[in-house]
Amino acid sequence: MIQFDRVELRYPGSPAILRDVSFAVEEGSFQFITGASGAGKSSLLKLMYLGLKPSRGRLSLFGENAEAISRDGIPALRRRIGIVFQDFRLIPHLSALDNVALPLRIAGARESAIREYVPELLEWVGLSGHLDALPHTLSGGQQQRVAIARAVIGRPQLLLADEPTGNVDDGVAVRLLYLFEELHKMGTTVLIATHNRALVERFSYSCLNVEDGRVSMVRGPGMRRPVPRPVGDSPAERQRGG
Ligand SMILES: Nc1ncnc2c1ncn2[C@@H]1O[C@H](COP(=O)(O)OP(=O)(O)OP(=O)(O)O)[C@@H](O)[C@H]1O
Repeated sequence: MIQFDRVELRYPGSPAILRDVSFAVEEGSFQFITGASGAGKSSLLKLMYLGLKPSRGRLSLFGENAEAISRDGIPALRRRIGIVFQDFRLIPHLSALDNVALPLRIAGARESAIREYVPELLEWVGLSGHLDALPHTLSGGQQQRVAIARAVIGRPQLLLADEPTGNVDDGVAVRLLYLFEELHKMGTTVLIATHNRALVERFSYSCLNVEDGRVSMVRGPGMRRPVPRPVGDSPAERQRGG
């Protein structure tokens, strides 16, 4: 699904952040991206959603060479990707509900479906009392959960999440990981950049570790240890069933 082949990334006037990086992300995989602050995790994700171009080397996404994708082709490609930005990037004049509904509206979903699924998902992430809230009236952790709901609502082929649990407590972080797992079970390839060692250990997926400009794969045991499931089925499960 994603292939890096001898990729280098250099910001103007700086030494290379990533050097000679080669790896592949298989379709249907679930991986963490780990590494110290400033190691290059966000930069790696930006390359993956074509927010940055490699300074050298070749990157392909969904089987297409990134260099061959025209500017006009990028929006269509991004519609296949759910992105949780580190700084959320919610639309300030839209309510939580309308922010989350946006990808569905862009995809031409029926308003009746939007009215059914969006409140359900916001309830699942603990925001049922905030459907009409504007982003600036929400806490950082609440805004982060709106951003996550917006990224997953359209069941993207690929989910790229940059520190998606950075602003929430441990219990909520685990619950959000369950949501990513539900999406993964429906076929989404999931990549999550995180500092949260406890979460990485608890969920035991493989890691792409970024260190000294290099990316190495640290294998997890394959399947995570069994952990309790959230009460009831998730909106994602019900969406699949219905
Ligand atoms: N737009 C930019 N221009 C110049 N340098 C940048 C830019 N963005 C990031 N960098 C530098 O690239 C390096 C990697 O940054 P990046 O944000 O990718 O790291 P990170 O691992 O995601 O860090 P964190 O965990 O703190 O979010 C850092 O040294 C940072 O200062």
